[in-house]
Amino acid sequence: MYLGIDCGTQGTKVLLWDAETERVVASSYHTCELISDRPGQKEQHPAAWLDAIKKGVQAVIARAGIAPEQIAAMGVSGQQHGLVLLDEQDALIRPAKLWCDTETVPELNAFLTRFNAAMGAPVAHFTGIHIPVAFTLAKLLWVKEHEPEAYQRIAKLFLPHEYVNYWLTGHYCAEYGDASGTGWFDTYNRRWCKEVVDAIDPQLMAKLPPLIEAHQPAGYLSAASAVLLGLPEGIPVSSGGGDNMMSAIGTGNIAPGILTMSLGTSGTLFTHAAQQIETQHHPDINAFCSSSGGWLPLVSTMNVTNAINAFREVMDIPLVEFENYLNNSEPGAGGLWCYPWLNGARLPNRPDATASVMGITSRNFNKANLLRSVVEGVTFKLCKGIEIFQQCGLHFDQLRVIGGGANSQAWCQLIADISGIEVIRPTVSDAGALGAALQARWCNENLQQPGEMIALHEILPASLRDIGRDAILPCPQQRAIYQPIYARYHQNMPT
Ligand SMILES: Nc1ncnc2c1ncn2[C@@H]1O[C@H](COP(=O)(O)OP(=O)(O)O)[C@@H](O)[C@H]1O
Ligand SMILES: O=C(CO)[C@@H](O)[C@H](O)COP(=O)(O)O
Repeated sequence: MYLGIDCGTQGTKVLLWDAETERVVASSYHTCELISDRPGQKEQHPAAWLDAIKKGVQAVIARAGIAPEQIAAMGVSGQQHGLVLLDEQDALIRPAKLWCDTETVPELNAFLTRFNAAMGAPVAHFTGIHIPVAFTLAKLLWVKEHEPEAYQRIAKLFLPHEYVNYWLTGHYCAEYGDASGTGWFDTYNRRWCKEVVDAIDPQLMAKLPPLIEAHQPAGYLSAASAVLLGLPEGIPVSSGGGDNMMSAIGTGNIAPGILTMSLGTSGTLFTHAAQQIETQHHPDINAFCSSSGGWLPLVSTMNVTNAINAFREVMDIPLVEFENYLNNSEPGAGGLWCYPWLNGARLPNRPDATASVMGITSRNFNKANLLRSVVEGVTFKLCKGIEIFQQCGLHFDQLRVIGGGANSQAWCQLIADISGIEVIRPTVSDAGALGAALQARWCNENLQQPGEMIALHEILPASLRDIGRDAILPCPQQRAIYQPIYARYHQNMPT
């Protein structure tokens, strides 16, 4: 049995994967609050993640009715880019600033301008990746500027999944996938980017963790954490990775030609690349490394289920009614169209953008149209991402849709109709947690058989290797209706 943990923005999922039957035998979900007292501020207490993990692990063991000794290894997936800071005594210095925090825009912009002027080339020239405000670099610069005392105390810097790994194992390390979302990582040469690190702070390089390969363990479960989780001490903890990287594993997206779409707080689209792709002319593609070896070009939007949830809450529409509302409204939402930028935009890169609903008349202004307009808005933005990949020469004939939103059949049909691509919903929609469990198995099997490298695809379950069944196909009539609406949506986009 393998344990997979996904520490997402809205909550933590834990699942127990039986490698023999290739089934999830138990899963759990615990939500996590956001701290958002100032405009743009989005933070969380890492202690809350650990609490959710403790509850989640204990819950899945109880639900599965297994002995903890049956668990061979574990892996952790985490929301990308968040910044966790520890001091010399390993005490948390402040709450984690998250990927969706946008109060850091001025500090990031000032740094990018300064760097370009000093180095004669933009940061992306050195990192191979353009730096939106979501990246960790923006968070660190903000702390340096606004909380200099806290900044001076920094001894170790973590991304969310790295912090969980450290808490589990006591071993300070990073892996390429999540590290590539810091903004101070050279994705061409897969190492910390000296030029950027030194430009932030010449003392910083000495504080960064060593990098390990995807199949290597981050460490082994410590006695203290084993007691708190009710797990056997010493089981391997795999390298883990960012949630998108782990969801790539959990959707079998570990070879070129497959596209995954995640409908979580953020919306993401990603694919596997054997080599780093050149994104000079495609700055919206975040050319990350993957957490399975290779690279993971990704396009991200900032607002998906958070925006839909906000609309639902204001209109008092419970989640269980979501499907009915979509099924009982028409493509085009009666003439309403919505730019869903409640938390600023990342596609296009405009963190200060605000949301709007256009086209309102006395005839179309109702709950069903409003809800549909935000669902269509987030979907139109994601489908723009597919076009951006196509412009970069990447083509796909299937979309693997995951995340909370994938539970909605009506939304997935809408995605197929707008994109014109068939949609597959993998049997496990908690793809980050599944990817973590699969990576744990991969790591464990390589530890068991040293000298004989087992490839990740060898341990993928049949359900991910043979994934063509139950496709949701685009409906030609609906697609014909959507094409002009989609074009108008992008033409009319506020600048
Ligand atoms: N059946 C459903 N229909 C539509 N949306 C759903 C459904 N189930 C869950 N969701 C949405 O998914 C969200 C959680 O998505 P998730 O991928 O877990 O987010 P994150 O990884 O960012 O924490 C919920 O807040 C909810 O809006
Ligand atoms: O910033 C990104 C990707 O670059 C986000 O995708 C985060 O990784 C958060 O993911 P979710 O919690 O929304 O799944």
